[in-house]
Amino acid sequence: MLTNLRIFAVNHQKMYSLYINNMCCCKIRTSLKSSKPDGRNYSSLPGLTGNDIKSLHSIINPPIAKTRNIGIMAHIDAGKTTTTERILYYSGYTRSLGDVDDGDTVTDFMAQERERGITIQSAAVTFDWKGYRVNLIDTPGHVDFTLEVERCLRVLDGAVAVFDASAGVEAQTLTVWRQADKYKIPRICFLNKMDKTGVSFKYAVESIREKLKAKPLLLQLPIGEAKTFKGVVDVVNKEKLLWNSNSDNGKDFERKPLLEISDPELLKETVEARSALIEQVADLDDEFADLVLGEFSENFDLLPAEKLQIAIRRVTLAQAAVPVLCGSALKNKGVQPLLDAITMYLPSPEERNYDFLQWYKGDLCALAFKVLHDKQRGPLVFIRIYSGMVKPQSAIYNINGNCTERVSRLLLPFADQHIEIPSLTAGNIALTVGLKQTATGDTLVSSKSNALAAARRAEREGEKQQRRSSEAERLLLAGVEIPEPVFFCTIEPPSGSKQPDLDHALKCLQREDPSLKVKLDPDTGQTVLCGMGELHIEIIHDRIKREYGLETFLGPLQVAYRETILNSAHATDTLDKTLGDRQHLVSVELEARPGETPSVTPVIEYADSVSRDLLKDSQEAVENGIHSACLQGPLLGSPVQDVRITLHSLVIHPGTSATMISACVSRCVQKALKKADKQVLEPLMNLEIIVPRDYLSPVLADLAQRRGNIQEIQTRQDNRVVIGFVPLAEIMGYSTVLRTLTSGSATFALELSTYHAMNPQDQNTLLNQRSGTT
Ligand SMILES: Nc1nc2c(ncn2[C@@H]2O[C@H](COP(=O)(O)OP(=O)(O)OP(=O)(O)O)[C@@H](O)[C@H]2O)c(=O)[nH]1
Repeated sequence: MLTNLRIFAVNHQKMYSLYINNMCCCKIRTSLKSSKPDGRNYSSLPGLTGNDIKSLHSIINPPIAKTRNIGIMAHIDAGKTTTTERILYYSGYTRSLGDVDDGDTVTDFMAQERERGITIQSAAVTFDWKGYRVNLIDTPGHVDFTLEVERCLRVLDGAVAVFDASAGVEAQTLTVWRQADKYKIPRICFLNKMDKTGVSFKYAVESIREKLKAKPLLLQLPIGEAKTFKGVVDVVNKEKLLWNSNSDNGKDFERKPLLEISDPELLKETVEARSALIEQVADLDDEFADLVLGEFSENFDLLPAEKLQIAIRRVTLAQAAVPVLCGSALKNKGVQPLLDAITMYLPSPEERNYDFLQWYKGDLCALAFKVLHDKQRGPLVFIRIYSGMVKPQSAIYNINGNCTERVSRLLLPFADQHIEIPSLTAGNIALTVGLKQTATGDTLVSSKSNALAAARRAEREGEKQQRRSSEAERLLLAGVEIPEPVFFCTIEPPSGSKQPDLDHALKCLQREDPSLKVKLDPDTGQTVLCGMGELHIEIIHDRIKREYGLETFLGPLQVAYRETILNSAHATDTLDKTLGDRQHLVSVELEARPGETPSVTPVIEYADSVSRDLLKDSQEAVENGIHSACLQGPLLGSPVQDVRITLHSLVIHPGTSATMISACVSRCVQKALKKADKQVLEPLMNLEIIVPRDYLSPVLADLAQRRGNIQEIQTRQDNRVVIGFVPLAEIMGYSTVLRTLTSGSATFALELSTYHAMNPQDQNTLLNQRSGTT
C-alpha cells in the first residue's frame, strides 16, 4: 500500500507545473522550496510527520463516520478565505499563515484571485482535525459566480456560513443560504470580524433570525467586542477561551472553566445563555425535551455538556436550527473552536439521505463537480464519490457523455499539492487525472451495464411511487440548471495564426465552466463569448492571457438580443458557380413567416411541389442553410426566433455540392427575412428586490427610469418585496446602483423571464445606437 503512495509533485519544478492556474509566488511554496531543494518526501508534507506515515491507510480512506465534506459560504469579503487559511494553518497543512491582503493564500489559486482578493473558483482542500477528515471547499461570493457556488453546494454534506459580524446578513449570504436550503444542507454560522469597529454580536444574531428566518443557537458569547475582543465563552461547557495577545499566530489559547470567584458576571451571563439554549433545543427536539424535563427539570445547570451537544447535533442535522459561533479570523481568534464545531455538529456523508444510492447497490456513483486544466497533465477532475470505490487505471462510464474513460491517476487534493493514492471510497472527494471527456456536472459510474441496472432499479422504484421521469433524470445526479448567458462580446486572438490556440483555450475553459458559451459569428468569422455577467467575461479574458499566454482583444459587452418577423415574405435565389471544371447550380424559392408557437429554432416545411427524391439527398444541406441564416437576423445580427420557413421550389444541377446548396438556401432565407417587417426581442428579467420600507420610494423611482414594470409589492416584516420585470439592458451595473440607493440594505435577484418585443421607440433608439447614428 505504501509503495503506491507518493507525493505527486516531487520537486519544485513539477509542483509549479501542477499549480493549477499559474499561481504567483506565495509563502507556502517558498517554505516548501526551502525545506528540500531537489525533492520532497512524506515527512516534508506539512502535517505528515514520520509517525503519521504509519496511519496513512486511514488517512487515505478515513472512517466514513469521521469524514466531513464541508463548504464555506458567505457574502463577498465576509472573510471566507481568511478563515480557510486559518483552518489550514491550525490543522497543520500549511506552515505559515496566508493573508488575503498580501495575496498569498492557499485556496485562492488563481492569480486574479490573489490580485483582486476575491475567490473566483472554489478550491477543494483536504485536512485532518482531531481524528476527523475534513474536505473543505471554499466557494466564491460574487453574484456572477453563483453557479460555481451551487455546483459546489450539492457535493457538500454541511456548510459554514461566514458573516461579517459588523454587517450581519448581506445580499449574497441570502442567495447562498437559499441555495443551501435547496440542497438541504445543515449549516453552522461563524460571526467573523468580531474585532472590527462597530461590530455587534447581538445585531448579527438578530439579522440571522430576521433575514434568514433561521433559529440561531448561541453556542458562544464574545468576550469583548471590536478593539476589546479577546476571546469567546463556550456556553455549552461554561468555559472561557482566551487567546494569548502576545502570540501572533493564535495557536495558543487557554481554556478555563468560568468560576464564581474570578468571573461572577460572565458566569451569570453564561448560565442564562445556557439555560436559554437548553430550552430552545428542547423545543425543537422531543427526545431532548424528555431528558431535560425528566432528570434535569429542577436545575438545567446539571445537564452534562455531552447530552446537550448530542441534541444540538440532532437539531442541526434536521436543519431545525443553526449553531452560532464567533471570532476574528484575521486576528487569529475563534477558529479552532469552529473546527471543533464542524466535526461535532455537521453530518458525515452517511448521515445524509441520498435517494439515488439505493439504485447503485454499492457500485461506483460519483459526480464530477469541477474540472481544471493542467498544461502538462490535461484535465484534472474533482469528483465526489457517493457510493463504491475509485481506483487508478480503472475504466469508468460517464452517463452524461455516454462514453467510457480511464482514470489514470487518483489524487487527494491537499490545496496546491496532490498526493497520489491507490483507491478512494464513498464519502470522499478526489482529484482524478486522465478523464478527457468529462465535464463539470457529469455523473460517473463503473460501467454502462451498471448504469442500466441502476436505471432499471430506479424505474421500478418510480413505478412503485407512481413517479414518472426519464431514464436520464433518474440516473443523473441532480444537475445544476445552467442559465442562458445574457451578455456577449467578441474575442479576437492577437493574430489569425493564434486562432487555433484561442479555440483550444476556450474549449478547456468551457469544460471547467458550463456557464460560459462560445459561438462563431458566421458573418465576421469572429469568436463570440457569452457569459453570465461583466465580471465573468473579464475573468475569462484574464485567464486566457495568464494560463494560455494569449493576449486577446474583447469587443464591447453587449446584451444578447433576438429578432423575429411580423409578416410573411417570399424570396428566390440562384447560385451558379463553376469551381475548376465543376458547375454548381441551384435555385430556391421559399417563404418566411411568423411561427405559430414560440421556438428558438426555425420550423421547416416543404411544399408538395418539392421533389421528394431530390430532398432525400439534399435535405440536410437545405436545413443547414436555413439554420445558419437564422443565426444572424437582418436587424442586429442576433438569432432569429419564432419563424417558419416553407420551401416552395428547389432545383439542383447534378454535381452541385452540399456546401453550395446550403449557401444558396441561406442567402435566400436572409433575403426573405430582410423583406419582412422585423422586430427586436430583448431579454426581460424577473426582478425581486427586498428593500427596507424607508428606501422603497427611491428604489421605485429608479426602476421607473429603467423601463421597469412592477407587478406586486409585498410586505415582509419591516421589508418590502418588490416583484416585477425589467429589461436586462436597463439593469447593467444595478448592484452598485441599489447599494448606493439603499446604503447597502437591499438585496435583489434577477433571472431571465422571456424575450419580449421592444416597443418601436426603444427599438429605433437601439438600432440607431448600433448603426452609430446617435
Ligand atoms: N477586521 C477584520 N477583517 C477581516 C477579518 N477576516 C477577514 N478580514 C478582511 O476582510 C477582507 C476580505 O477577506 P477575505 O478572506 O478575502 O474574504 P472572502 O469572503 O474570502 O472574500 P471573497 O473571496 O471575495 O468572497 C480582507 O481585507 C481581510 O483582511 C476579521 O476577522 N477581521
